[in-house]
Amino acid sequence: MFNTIDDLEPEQRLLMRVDLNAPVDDGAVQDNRRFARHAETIAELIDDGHAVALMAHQGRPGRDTFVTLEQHADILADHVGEDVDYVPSTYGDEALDAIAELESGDVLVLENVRMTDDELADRTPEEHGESDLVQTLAPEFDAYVNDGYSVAHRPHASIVGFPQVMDSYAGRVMAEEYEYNTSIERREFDGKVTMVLGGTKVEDVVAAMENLDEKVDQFLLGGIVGQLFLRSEGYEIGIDTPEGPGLYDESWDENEDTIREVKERYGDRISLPVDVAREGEDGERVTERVEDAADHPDEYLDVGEETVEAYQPHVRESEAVLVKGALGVFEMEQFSHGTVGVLRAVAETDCYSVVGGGDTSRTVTMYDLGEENFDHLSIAGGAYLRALTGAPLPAVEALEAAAER
Ligand SMILES: Nc1ncnc2c1ncn2[C@@H]1O[C@H](COP(=O)(O)OP(=O)(O)OP(=O)(O)O)[C@@H](O)[C@H]1O
Ligand SMILES: O=C(O)[C@H](O)COP(=O)(O)O
Repeated sequence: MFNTIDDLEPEQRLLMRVDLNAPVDDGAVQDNRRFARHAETIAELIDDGHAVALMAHQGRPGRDTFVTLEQHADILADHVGEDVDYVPSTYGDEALDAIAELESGDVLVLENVRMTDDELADRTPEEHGESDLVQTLAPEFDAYVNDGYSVAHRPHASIVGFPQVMDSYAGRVMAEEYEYNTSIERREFDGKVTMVLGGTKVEDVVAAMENLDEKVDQFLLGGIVGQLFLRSEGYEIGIDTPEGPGLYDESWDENEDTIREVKERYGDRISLPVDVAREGEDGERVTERVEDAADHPDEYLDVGEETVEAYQPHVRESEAVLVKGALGVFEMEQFSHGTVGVLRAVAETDCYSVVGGGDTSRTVTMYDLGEENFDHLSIAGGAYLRALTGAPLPAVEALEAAAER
């Protein structure tokens, strides 16, 4: 087991990994549940007299969502209720100067850690521990805290490197989400288990589906995930999003093979959209059958009404419903119908229910579906999927290894 922040000595200088990865709309970073959850851990730490420097990422190199963390510091400050400083450097001189000035109760956000070469380098945890990023920052702090459960599935330097060389602890979010999500994997259900899968991270979703044969009886697909499955059946539909470029173009052949294998294996246990919705000329919602999608293949932002009606009975007859990813762009009200329609059915059904995904879990509060109607809202997407399949999480393995040293 790993150590947690309950095991920390008082008034330490802490280097903490959090996950503030959020949607970016025309350059404006959007608040999501992750800020509020991490703010609770941060508030607790500064109340205890610690000084905290935060490492986090935003987007992936080359994407529109790959921006600095300046706005994240402001959003976080609102949630913590205290000043949160930002420095436009991760481990350069400017960052080291700002770190040197940190005093008890201070919070500092370091620059997007994916803007360093070391973060995403293909290395073992031990090699990450020897990187410039780790070797430069580690001596400036007493301990490392990882609160980023939702990025725990990525074996990156800020996640697996620091525990190689520092005393390391799990934050509240890390510990709570780990405990809850791991417990889902061990649960036995008497009746039907349905999984609603959508969103844009098709590779994460398909990889998880390959390992959920025993656990899930019915898969209901939507979002970009659903569109790529439809494309593999010959429908002209689908688009590359900032989170998944290449899926539709250069790596399509490879993806198509994997999708076909999954479809062959599950057959009727996979439900696909029969209709989809796009924006009409006057901004109105236009719903079309998937057979008619070829004229506007890259414009569909939601599943259609008939699809929702076909999905709802599956939910109502289920003992457990596990959701990951949105069925449409729920951030725009006219394209929230699919996600909200299915989630409302989950809320009204007396089933065990979990909604995962940093963005998707926000739908519940955004559309007043009642947090109390769901057993667990996870701010994690990929890590939650991995936990469901029983796969290990590199962040947790690194924290456990550090605790044993
Ligand atoms: N048809 C679509 N076109 C574009 N984006 C879509 C479509 N359907 C769903 N989405 C987007 O999917 C996102 C949510 O799902 P996704 O799995 O990508 O993220 P998540 O819930 O935050 O999970 P994670 O934590 O893994 O990032 C929403 O922001 C939504 O706008
Ligand atoms: O939003 C997420 O799911 C995590 O922050 C991981 O981001 P990534 O999929 O870009 O690694």
